[in-house]
Amino acid sequence: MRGPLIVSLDVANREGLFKIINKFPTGEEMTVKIGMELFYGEGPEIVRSLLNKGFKVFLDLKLQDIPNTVKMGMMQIGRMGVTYTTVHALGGSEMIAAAKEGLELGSEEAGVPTPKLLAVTELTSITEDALKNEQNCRLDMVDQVVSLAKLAKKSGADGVITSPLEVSSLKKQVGDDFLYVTPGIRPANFPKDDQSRTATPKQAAEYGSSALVVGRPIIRSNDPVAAYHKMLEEWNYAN
Ligand SMILES: O=C(O)c1cc(=O)[nH]c(=O)n1[C@@H]1O[C@H](COP(=O)(O)O)[C@@H](O)[C@H]1O
Repeated sequence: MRGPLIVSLDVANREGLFKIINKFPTGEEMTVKIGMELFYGEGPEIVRSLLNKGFKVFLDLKLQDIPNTVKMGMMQIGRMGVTYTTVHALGGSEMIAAAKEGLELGSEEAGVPTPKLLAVTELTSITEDALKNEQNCRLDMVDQVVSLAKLAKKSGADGVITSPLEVSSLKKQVGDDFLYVTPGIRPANFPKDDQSRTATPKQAAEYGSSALVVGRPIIRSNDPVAAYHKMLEEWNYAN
């Protein structure tokens, strides 16, 4: 079975959040992502509100700092009862291992399951050109993503965030026993916005993504529930 289609609730405050989620029927099993905009605006209480309503929560704060700072931050996240959280793989092996340790310590202390640690490889907004000319990376995008995913796996992450376009290479070179969570998802004929490495839900399923992350195509739709179900169906029923 495919993993979830995670709805990215990129809004500024709880009013904006509840305007969207109250449209969904109660009992709808959903994983939602809280990112820096809502978390910085409303604080950890917003995570608790969503957990209390029965949502699974992906808390995406993309930590990157020295290992001890990340470990202590992840201890706090580990206590909350979220299902997934993120670091930047570019923080390096020691930082990723420290993040994992912090999550384990925090979740154990609180008696909740340990969140899955996902390492962001190259953001889906980054083009091949920016990789070469701004990051001065010698590798092509796919090789760079594979290299960061190998580092993340070796350091104890449960998976990576990457675009669907790299997933088939990742599965071959990094293995099937790792999560490949992919944003940059756009329905056919939908604007890319600031994303550059994009695919449709069907293409992502064909490439082998483990889970999708979708924001604007759902939350900015006139009918977010219909947009969610349409994309979910495409994701679940692609071959
Ligand atoms: O970590 C992420 O979730 C993430 C990584 C990445 O490389 N690209 C990316 O778009 N995201 C997040 O995925 C969501 C995508 O939103 P939309 O472009 O509106 O579908 C946003 O919340 C981004 O912060």
